[in-house]
Amino acid sequence: MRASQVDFENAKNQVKLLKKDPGNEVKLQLYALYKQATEGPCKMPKPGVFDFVNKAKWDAWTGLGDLPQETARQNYVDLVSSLSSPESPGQARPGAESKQGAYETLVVTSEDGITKIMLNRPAKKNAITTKMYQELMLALQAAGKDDSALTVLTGNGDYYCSGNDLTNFTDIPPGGVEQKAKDSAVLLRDFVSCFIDFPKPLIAVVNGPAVGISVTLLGLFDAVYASDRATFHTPFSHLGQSPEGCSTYTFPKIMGSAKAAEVLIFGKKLTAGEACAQGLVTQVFPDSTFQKEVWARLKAFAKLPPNAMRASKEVLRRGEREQLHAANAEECRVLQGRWLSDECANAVMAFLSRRAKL
Ligand SMILES: CCCC/C=C/CC(=O)SCCNC(=O)CCNC(=O)[C@H](O)C(C)(C)COP(=O)(O)OP(=O)(O)OC[C@H]1O[C@@H](n2cnc3c(N)ncnc32)[C@H](O)[C@@H]1OP(=O)(O)O
Repeated sequence: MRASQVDFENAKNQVKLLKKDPGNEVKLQLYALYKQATEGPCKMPKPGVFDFVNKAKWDAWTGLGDLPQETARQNYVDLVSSLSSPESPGQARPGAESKQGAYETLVVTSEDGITKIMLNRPAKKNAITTKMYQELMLALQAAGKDDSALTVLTGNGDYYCSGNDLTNFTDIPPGGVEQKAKDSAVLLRDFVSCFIDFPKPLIAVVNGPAVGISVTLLGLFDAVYASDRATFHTPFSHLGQSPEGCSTYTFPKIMGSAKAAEVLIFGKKLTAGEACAQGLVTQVFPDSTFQKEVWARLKAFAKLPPNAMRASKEVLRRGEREQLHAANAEECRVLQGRWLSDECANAVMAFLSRRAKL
């Protein structure tokens, strides 16, 4: 799954042959990844506020931060591959089957026995919108049933994921904020259940910093491989919120209750090395060789008998599934209340009005 210069050149040519306009958001991503792959991080001065087109391009490119050029090249190739429609197989990268089309916020590909689900909002650090929660549930349901041996979750751009998209809180339904909190608790419970019940090995390829729910969920994965650029941050108290993703069950089990409290209550940000020492991360790799080493390892895992891997996962998970669902339900119940608190409203407003960052 490592794109060569030839793959990159082919992808560049495929873009010109696309039969369907992929839309402005995707075109901006293609532009940004291409520039990052060929020139590295954006050093251009920020265009004026009324120079809409160049400002949008600049935003997309700078949104990739310090993403290594090799990773940008890989992501460009994956994105082009995902845009190739089934009617025009000549456009697809040999061997890479795209599950695209249905997804706006993800790039899903299957190759070498591995289904890769990539969060695809790099300009927003892959923050998870309501749409993305829904698409992730659909993608996981499909991956659980497809013929791949492993499923991988990763992020496009310089972040793995910046957690819940805080603008989700601004979309208030006619039933008001109480209804919003209730709907969000139902969505969260269903979303986390998909990870609890996922039937085959699920691996996180943590390509950069991870925040909030993208960290807590890691306790439900079977392996977590991280770049040494990754950090792990759960600033729930800072946001007037409380932990989710079954972390109230998995984190004390993984790292002990004292370390879990430091992370989940006091929002201590862990480096990749610390997260590995505490058992949340399986192995850390230097960012320069991260993609190459991890994908070589995953391809080897994917050759193992798939039914044996599913059976091993099931027997490991069976003993604690009930406790995980109970933890999920309780976390959602508490969070529903937190979302209605002044502490939470003030923290979200501060972020949205740019007064606060993590
Ligand atoms: C319904 C289920 C609910 C489940 C609940 C889950 C709880 C959580 O996940 S809590 C964690 C929530 N996440 C955060 O608090 C992170 C907020 N973001 C930040 O603090 C920073 O953006 C960053 C540290 C992640 C990155 O900082 P950096 O300076 O490098 O980049 P920015 O210029 O801030 O970001 C670029 C772009 O992306 C937007 N963005 C980033 N993260 C989020 C987010 N979580 N929600 C909404 N938008 C986000 C940021 O606003 C920028 O947008 P513009 O370019 O339009 O300004």
